[in-house]
Amino acid sequence: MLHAFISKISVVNNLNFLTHSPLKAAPSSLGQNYNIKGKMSSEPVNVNDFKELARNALPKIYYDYYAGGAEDEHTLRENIQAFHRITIRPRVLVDVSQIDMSTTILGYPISAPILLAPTSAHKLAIPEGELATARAAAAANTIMILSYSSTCSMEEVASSCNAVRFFQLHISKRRDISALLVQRAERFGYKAIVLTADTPRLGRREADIRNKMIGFPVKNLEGLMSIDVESDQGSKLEAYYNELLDASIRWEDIGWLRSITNLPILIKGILTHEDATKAVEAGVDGIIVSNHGARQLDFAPATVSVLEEVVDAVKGKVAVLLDGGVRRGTDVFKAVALGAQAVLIGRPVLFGLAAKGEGGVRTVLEMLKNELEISMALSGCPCIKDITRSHVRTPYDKLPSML
Ligand SMILES: Cc1cc2nc3c(=O)[nH]c(=O)nc-3n(C[C@H](O)[C@H](O)[C@H](O)COP(=O)(O)O)c2cc1C
Ligand SMILES: CCCCC(=O)C(=O)O
Repeated sequence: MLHAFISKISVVNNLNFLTHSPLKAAPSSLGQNYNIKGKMSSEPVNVNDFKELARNALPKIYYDYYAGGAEDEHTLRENIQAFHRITIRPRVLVDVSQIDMSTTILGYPISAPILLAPTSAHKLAIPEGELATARAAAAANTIMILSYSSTCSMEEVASSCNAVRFFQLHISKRRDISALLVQRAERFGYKAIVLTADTPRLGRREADIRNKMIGFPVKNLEGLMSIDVESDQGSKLEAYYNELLDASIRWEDIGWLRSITNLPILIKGILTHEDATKAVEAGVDGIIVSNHGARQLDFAPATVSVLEEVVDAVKGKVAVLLDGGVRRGTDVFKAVALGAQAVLIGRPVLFGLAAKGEGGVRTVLEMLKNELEISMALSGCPCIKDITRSHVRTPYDKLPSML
């Protein structure tokens, strides 16, 4: 007893130096991370820290492509701020000595409800590109959705790791080539097709227009088609995709996709209850509430602000996932409370990859998982299924006193 008392005192005494520490004078701006001399440390402590590291690591043209959104970037800011307007209603005196974040998506077990969104061109971040990302997904025991516009082929990614992988599809003007890609995905063990529905043409990303963003080779199309874009003006990427993509695709085309594959189909880019209902009627297996990371239609709503509208329309018939602005474990918690089975992260993966390669992506996933774990513990939710609607308050909820 006496021994314990003495050792406590000595711990306190050891901390005495802090009163004279340079830390007292260190700046304390939010989101920045200072070492004992008041200098910013390069070791990230949260996902947001990776953004700055990526900005330092990348040529401006690539950083702007990854980070940017459409036009005024109103939706880009809103995707994040809408999460900030939701508060958590914690419950206490629940046994949270064991926290289980595991869940399943389309029957596939994952360690936490956090997937890797499809994002193009990982080789702009590091030479290994999507191979490094896929290994990080496997290490975190989660699902990677490989982009149609990846810079490693779907075969290379399939042979480099045993993560559960889905393949994201755009329907291009060459319908035969789209069909071929689906068949290749099926053959190489991709477990679902994620049809992106919000990109009949590319949104206006003004940074890319100013920077004259280059086109990058879409590896999955190598040997199948090439598109030469004759333009010195604006974003070459925009010109390329506007040539490639079929802007005439309609709901009926889900039937076509269904007819050529046995894989489950998720539709990505749904933001209204009207389209959620149509998607269920069209026979999809899941919906991803997404505004494409605010890169398509500016002034589209923040995804988390329309999640509940979609969840209510779907009535539990198919899985609902969400992406856009997820940067904290509490964001994951909020999305799950509002009815998402899981979230996807886009830019945090790219920033992690650019800053620290495969290890950076691993760290990003670990950080979000650690934050989710503590959010669950401090909210009285030992398992994912314990996170309910009553654990959050949104700006649209009436205060109890007004009921
Ligand atoms: C650089 C970049 C490339 C992207 N490429 C694709 C893509 O090829 N296909 C697709 O469906 N979505 C693409 N997206 C959108 C993401 O899948 C996802 O919807 C978005 O990034 C989520 O928002 P977040 O970045 O705030 O997490 C891309 C997003 C970024 C930032
Ligand atoms: C069809 C566009 C491919 C890349 C992409 O989705 C993006 O840059 O947001």
